[in-house]
Amino acid sequence: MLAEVVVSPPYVFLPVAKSLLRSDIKVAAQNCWVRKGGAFTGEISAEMLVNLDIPWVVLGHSERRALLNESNEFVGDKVEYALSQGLKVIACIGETLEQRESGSTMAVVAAQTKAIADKIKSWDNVVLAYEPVWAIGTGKVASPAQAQEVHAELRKWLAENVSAEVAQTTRIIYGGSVNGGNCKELAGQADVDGFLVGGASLKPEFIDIIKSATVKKSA
Ligand SMILES: O=C(CO)COP(=O)(O)O
Repeated sequence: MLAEVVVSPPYVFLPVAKSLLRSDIKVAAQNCWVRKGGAFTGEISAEMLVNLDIPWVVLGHSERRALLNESNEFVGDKVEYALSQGLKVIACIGETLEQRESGSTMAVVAAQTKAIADKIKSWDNVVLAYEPVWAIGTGKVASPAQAQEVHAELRKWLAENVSAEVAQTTRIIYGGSVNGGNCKELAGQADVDGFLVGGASLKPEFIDIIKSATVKKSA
């Protein structure tokens, strides 16, 4: 199976990235406004992205949750509106180190996922990105077992709270210090369906990460 590759530069580089990339490699915005566009100076609406023929948007990145105080409900609203405009969404969830150490990882990611599930009717155009905050840009990647454990729990959550079909078909990708060296083992985990890559996407090893998507699953 070929990997689907989506590149998500800052807004201002979207048109140039789109014009330079092969047509089978799509682009994603890193955010968009929560509702219909209007007098929201400085915000980029879902409609604007659609007008520019940008098919994907990343929503709920941990930096936006933490630094811009985006709540679970706000992220859910954003996902709902972006989908309603025809965008495909990479919805990010993940726990902080403090939350992991206190044993609340699953409660945190389930609440983040529920806030999205409560708002949307279809998961067809949603990719769920599990990004433990402690692993983003830190060089501390989740172990394959840690990633698999959360991905499997998320799939179970989807099966129990949305539907068995959605659980089976929704891609759950992992993000946080993925690189050319650790991607194969992570990709081999049964419930890891791909990656959200930061730093390593700017390096030649991004090719190895893309290729790892074809790794045979261990289960
Ligand atoms: O969150 C990420 C991308 O937005 C992950 O970043 P890193 O791969 O650099 O850890």
